[in-house]
Amino acid sequence: MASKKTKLRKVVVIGTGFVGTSYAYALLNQGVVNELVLIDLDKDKAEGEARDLNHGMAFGNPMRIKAGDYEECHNADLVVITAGANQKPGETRLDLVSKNARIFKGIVEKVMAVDFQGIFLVATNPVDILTQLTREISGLPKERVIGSGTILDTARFRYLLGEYFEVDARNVHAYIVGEHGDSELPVWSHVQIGGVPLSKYANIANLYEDKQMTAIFENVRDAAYHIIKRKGATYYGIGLGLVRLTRAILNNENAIVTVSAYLEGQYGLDDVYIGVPAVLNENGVREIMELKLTDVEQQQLDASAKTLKEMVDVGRKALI
Ligand SMILES: NC(=O)C1=CN([C@@H]2O[C@H](COP(=O)(O)OP(=O)(O)OC[C@H]3O[C@@H](n4cnc5c(N)ncnc54)[C@H](O)[C@@H]3O)[C@@H](O)[C@H]2O)C=CC1
Ligand SMILES: CC(=O)C(=O)O
Repeated sequence: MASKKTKLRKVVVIGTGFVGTSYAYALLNQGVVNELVLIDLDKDKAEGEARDLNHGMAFGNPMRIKAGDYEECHNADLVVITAGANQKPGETRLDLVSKNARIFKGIVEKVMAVDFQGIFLVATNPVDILTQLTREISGLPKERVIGSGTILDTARFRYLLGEYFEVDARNVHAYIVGEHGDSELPVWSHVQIGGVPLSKYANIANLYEDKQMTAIFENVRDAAYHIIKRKGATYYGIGLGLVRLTRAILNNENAIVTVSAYLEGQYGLDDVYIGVPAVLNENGVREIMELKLTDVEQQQLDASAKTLKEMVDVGRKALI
């Protein structure tokens, strides 16, 4: 009997530190890909991580995991970049821009040198800036270069709202948009619990000025600082978030997720990668969802985009 050949679903992750290995571990648990290749500047670390993960294969989902080199990107569907410096206590994501921009130049050029035809997914911070630089260095179409953007912030927001209102986070529909960082904003006008607008559900006249809602948002915005102060880094949340994005892309899900995507006029913004809800499928970003923002939200998004544009220039200068 002729066997039906299944499509190879190959992911290469570059950077096998906390974030890269949390992503790899979550992939092994969720069975999303057939083949995972780990690349790191520290080849021994990548090799050690591959061996350790393979020893869980009997308990996970069948897949190939190995350490490798850049030629593995040639036939990869997705290259996920988690390489580079992370924040030390007190550092902002934007403080990492010049150092990580230079690291990215080397990485992206090596990936493109082997005729990469797939999609880039960037997680390294500052993620919006590095996603934009990845597009500029690679020359790939905008829809095939995606940043994890505010997927983690949105997940934190839904979790905290769910906890506060004692509702399953999966029934909380809410978005954090803008920079994955200090200038991000909650889209209060579109928060719904089970389809009911939050202002009605919670009987709150002005969500922007409500003390409890403001505290929830501040907890979201500052979550990374709180965690880094306590344990040095964050990685489980983003590891799972990256698997969510991998699934949306490789399964051609047309899923709506908040990612860092390239805007060309949407939200009145141009030439900037920023966190917005977008439809994701096997071609990358199919479409940007354009929410009708309130004046306050639009002003905050404009300010966030301005910050990002200034920092992209800093990143570009670091590459000269
Ligand atoms: N987008 C998001 O929501 C989140 C992003 N991050 C970011 O992810 C990045 C990685 O964080 P961690 O995994 O905690 O850092 P880490 O220090 O544990 O790992 C970084 C890895 O990158 C490798 N590396 C450095 N330069 C390289 C190069 N040129 N080529 C290949 N590998 C290279 C290092 O050897 C190391 O293994 C940081 O920028 C961090 O801020 C972290 C959490 C959430
Ligand atoms: C580190 C980081 O970007 C986060 O946990 O949000």
